[in-house]
Amino acid sequence: MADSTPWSGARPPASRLRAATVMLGIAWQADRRRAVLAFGIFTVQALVTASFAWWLKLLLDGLAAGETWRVVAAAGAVAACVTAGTGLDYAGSRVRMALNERAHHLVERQLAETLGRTPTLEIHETPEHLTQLELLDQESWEFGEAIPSLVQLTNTAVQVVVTVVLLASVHPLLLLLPAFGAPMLLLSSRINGLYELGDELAAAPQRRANDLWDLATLGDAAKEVRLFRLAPEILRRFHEAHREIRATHLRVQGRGLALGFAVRLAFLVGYFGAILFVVDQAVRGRVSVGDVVLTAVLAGQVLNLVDGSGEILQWTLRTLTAASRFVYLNDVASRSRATVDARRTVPERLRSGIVLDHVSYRYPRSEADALHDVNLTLPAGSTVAIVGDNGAGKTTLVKLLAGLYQPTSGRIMVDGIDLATLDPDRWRARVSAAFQDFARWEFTAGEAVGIGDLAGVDDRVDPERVTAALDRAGASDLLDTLPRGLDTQLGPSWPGGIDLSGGQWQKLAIGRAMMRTAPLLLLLDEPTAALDAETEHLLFERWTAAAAAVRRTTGGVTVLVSHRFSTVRMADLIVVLDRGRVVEVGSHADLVARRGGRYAELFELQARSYR
Ligand SMILES: Nc1ncnc2c1ncn2[C@@H]1O[C@H](COP(=O)(O)OP(=O)(O)OP(=O)(O)O)[C@@H](O)[C@H]1O
Repeated sequence: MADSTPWSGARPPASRLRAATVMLGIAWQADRRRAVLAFGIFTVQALVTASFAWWLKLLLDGLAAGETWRVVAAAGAVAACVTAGTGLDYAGSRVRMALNERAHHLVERQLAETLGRTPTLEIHETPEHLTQLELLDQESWEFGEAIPSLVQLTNTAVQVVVTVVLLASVHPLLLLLPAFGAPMLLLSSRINGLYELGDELAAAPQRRANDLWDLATLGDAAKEVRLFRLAPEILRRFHEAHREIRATHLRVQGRGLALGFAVRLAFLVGYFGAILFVVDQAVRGRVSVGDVVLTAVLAGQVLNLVDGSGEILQWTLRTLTAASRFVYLNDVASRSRATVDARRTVPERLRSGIVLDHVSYRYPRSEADALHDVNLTLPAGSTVAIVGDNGAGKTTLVKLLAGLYQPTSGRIMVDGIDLATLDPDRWRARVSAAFQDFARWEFTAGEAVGIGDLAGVDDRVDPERVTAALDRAGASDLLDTLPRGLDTQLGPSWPGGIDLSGGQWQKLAIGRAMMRTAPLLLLLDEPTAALDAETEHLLFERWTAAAAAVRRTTGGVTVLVSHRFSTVRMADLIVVLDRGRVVEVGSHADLVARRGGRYAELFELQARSYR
């Protein structure tokens, strides 16, 4: 659980002042007209509420004095207050809802942009960042509360002043009444801190519960859940996670509840004390009946005000915390671009190649390097195969080359330029990749391939380029099996959508990687694992032949990760990784000839199993 508690609930992840500015900016940007309307409505509402008790007192005093004109005027004002109060309440809640919805959508859009702008996978793989992201996801609708909260906070202050003046007009001692509410206000931030702490401590079991819910309800794991009869086990773990969430909330927030109850009790003592005092004054003939009613109504309002202010303060603080998470994630996104040097440009073509210079990489919170002191040269125009046991660091190396991670130490040089200084978007525009754990884009088949290179075609998919990419991927046969060709909707959960086999999905992923015809770097990280060895061999042969001419002009490097030596042996250079270190580098012939070498051993093992 420790991994989900990067800071105590009392300290937000980014400064509250910055968060407040950002939050107000978003709420204002989301809907200016409603923001102004909310300000007007809540201000008038505060004035109406504050003056109600005064009109009531005038009404009663007028009745006691038998002054008809005063009674009629005051009764009219009381009726107007009640009518306006109801109307403003309704209008206020509508405006608030609309404002909330718009601000919520704007925050979600900006958050998605922030994540999309983050070049590395750091946000998704660092528990601290993940916790912020998940909590913000739950809290993003609170941004809409920014303007109403601020307006209400100001209006509450106005209302407090009016109430204090009116109370003092009855008897100065009544000014003690608001003092009984002070503990409630003072402790509200502490109580709020306890609620936030509860949310954060419960973030890890909450994530577990969400994962289990997905496993139990989504199609991804449906086969295994049924086959291994895992439903009861998932349910048991789900219950356990929820028990942990409840216990955490109870443990932390229980203290908040007790505190809240105690401060309310303290206020009630003051409330009844004030009523008894003013009734006593009336019995002695020192104040009027109107004053007694004025005090009773005002005392009730003070409770509402204190309670309301505490609540608004709490909401404002919660909203501020949500905003500070937003600022924090934006900072993480900006930090991951901190090394970029705008003056550097990605070379048009590679002349010397890509050099890894003492590169090490350690995953966040990991205790060992996934890659350690890697020194490698990937010559321009070459095809390089990376081999090694499971967990050797092959995918990590591929992700580093794609710029999805930044080396913990060392540098990756692209024709002598440090990759960390290149604009990640520009570098990505010249990189193409297909991964083993590719995404299944449930778009039309044409879109699922075409998104591999939207640039230059006005973000629209060009059927001719898609067909050519599928041809390069050796996946043209797939088109014949799709009922509406490239227009076929993928994904059985969509109307008219169809599902594909694992191999067919994989062919689309390779097609996507083939959309860019002249990348400086093509990364193929076991993209053919779902295909048979022969198809993989043919595919690689076809790609190598098709790309040879292009590579001669662009100097592009192809990096292939595969466990199949029939494919690997075609590469110009083979890199053998073992537990994060490069242990051998050379051509197939060189490495096989090395007696006792790791490659020779692995090759012999696989060859034997085919004999
Ligand atoms: N996101 C991650 N967080 C922490 N550790 C990770 C992460 N991804 C991989 N690792 C660790 O880094 C090491 C290298 O993993 P990597 O995926 O690069 O291996 P690989 O050679 O590609 O393995 P495989 O052949 O099974 O795909 C492994 O010890 C793995 O446990």
